[in-house]
Amino acid sequence: MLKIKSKHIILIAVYAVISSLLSFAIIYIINNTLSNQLSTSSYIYITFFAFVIYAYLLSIFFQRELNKITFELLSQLEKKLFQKILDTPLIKIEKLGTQRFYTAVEDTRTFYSLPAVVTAAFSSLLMVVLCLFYLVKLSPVSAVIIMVAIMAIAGIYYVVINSLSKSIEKVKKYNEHYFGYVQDVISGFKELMISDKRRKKLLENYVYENRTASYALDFKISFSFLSIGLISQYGMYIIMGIILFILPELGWLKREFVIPYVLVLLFIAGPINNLINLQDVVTRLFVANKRLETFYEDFKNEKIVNEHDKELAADFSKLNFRNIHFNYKNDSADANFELGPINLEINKGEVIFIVGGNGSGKSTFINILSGLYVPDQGDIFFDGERINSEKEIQNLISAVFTSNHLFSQNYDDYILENNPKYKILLETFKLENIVKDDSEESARRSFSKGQSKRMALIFALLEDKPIVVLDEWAADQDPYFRKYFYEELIPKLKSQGKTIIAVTHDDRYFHYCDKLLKFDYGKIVKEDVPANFQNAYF
Ligand SMILES: Nc1ncnc2c1ncn2[C@@H]1O[C@H](COP(=O)(O)OP(=O)(O)OP(=O)(O)O)[C@@H](O)[C@H]1O
Repeated sequence: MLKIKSKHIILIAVYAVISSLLSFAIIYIINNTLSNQLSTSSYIYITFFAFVIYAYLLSIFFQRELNKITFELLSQLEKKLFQKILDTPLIKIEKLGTQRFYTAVEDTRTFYSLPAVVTAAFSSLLMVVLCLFYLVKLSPVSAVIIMVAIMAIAGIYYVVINSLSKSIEKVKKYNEHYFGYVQDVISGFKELMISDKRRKKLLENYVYENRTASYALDFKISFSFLSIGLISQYGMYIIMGIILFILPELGWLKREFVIPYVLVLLFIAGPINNLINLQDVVTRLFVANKRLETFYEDFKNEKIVNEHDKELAADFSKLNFRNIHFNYKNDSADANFELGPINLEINKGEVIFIVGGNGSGKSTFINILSGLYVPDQGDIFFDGERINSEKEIQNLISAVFTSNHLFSQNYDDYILENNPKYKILLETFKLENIVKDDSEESARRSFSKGQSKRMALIFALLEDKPIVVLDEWAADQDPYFRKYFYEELIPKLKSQGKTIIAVTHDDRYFHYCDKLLKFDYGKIVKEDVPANFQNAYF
């Protein structure tokens, strides 16, 4: 999942080798000076202090580089994650749930510790190997006994950690559900506020239960980690005991080597602990990695569109939908619903109203038309040529959906500041007193539902695309704006050559369109001029 560049691995390896050699040299000098095997000449003093200063400076330099690498890697992963989500088709997001995005963000942050973990592993391993060689040189039998003891401790640790990885995965699953409840609170706050019972049930039956179960498991995991962490610490005391009391007694370690042995072991206790505890972090990293792999697999795009293949056209004369079929293939899909066959021609400058009962397929068709859903069957023709990518029609469309969202930032090309068109639109939509000036900040404040839809339409018109798609835009407007929308705005946009496709239930304004489409059970059951419609719904 995480690609560490080879230059980073080389940097870590070089640091680990130099730093371990320096540390080993320092312990070697201390040890041999203590056991009077080195002369206390000024040469030794200078070498000792030079090594210490050099090791210190090297560490500072390396920590700086390591932080740089960590932030670079993490930002790469985070960017990739956003890219992945934004490349995912709507139908897939609807199926898998947006909370998967939250947990993937959480898993990504686990990788923060990766470079530090790799470095600790490298340096600790080298240090332990060098020191063990030294111990072998002093007494091979004692060194083997100590190695066996260390490996036994590591083995216990390994077995316990492995048995925990399933629990760690389970905790992550709990967190995934937890994020689902977070999403419910964010999106359904009002619905929760209005019902005591609902709030209570969400809290007690779901959030509390989930958190209690998750914390119980988390506690078990942390406690296990803590207890086995202590095994490595107290295990070291036992090894010290063996060196001090047993090995010299048995004659396997000479008395004069006891102090160097203890000193070396004290020195490598930290690195050994590092290596043993590393399994905890590594297990967590593996779990996060596995989940991210599943995430990337689940969110894999079947269709790779090369946006640079073709220059996208900014205008059109005619769009044709031929024999379009679409089926929701997710668990919540209505087994009786299928969109299609849809055969439709849309001409530039046309005003098309889409009508039909609830669940008749109007929004599903709008999603196909806007390129958000890819049809299972059929073809879309753009000025007589079959389209290769939905991006070709998306480039022509600006849309305001039923549940519109005003972004916190301007992600489009238009500029609001000193834009005369924006000023006129604010006045037209009676928002000039609500939006106090032409700054971005003023445009992205809280609005009433109707105002928010008006603001969204202003933004859509500022995009200046040839097709404007509106899904029940007028439904949230007061009578004044509803009238204005049908009687003035639509004819004005039509006179500017815009194509309007609007889902509507406002039958008293139907005569303002050129073509009325009636949907029923996923099909266009009638397509005609409004005058020929007896009843749009039944
Ligand atoms: N994401 C989805 N997954 C599965 N089924 C869906 C999904 N969205 C809609 N449906 C189903 O598809 C059918 C058509 O729904 P659609 O939203 O297109 O109807 P509509 O005509 O826009 O209705 P309304 O007037 O209520 O907005 C319905 O049976 C609906 O339950």
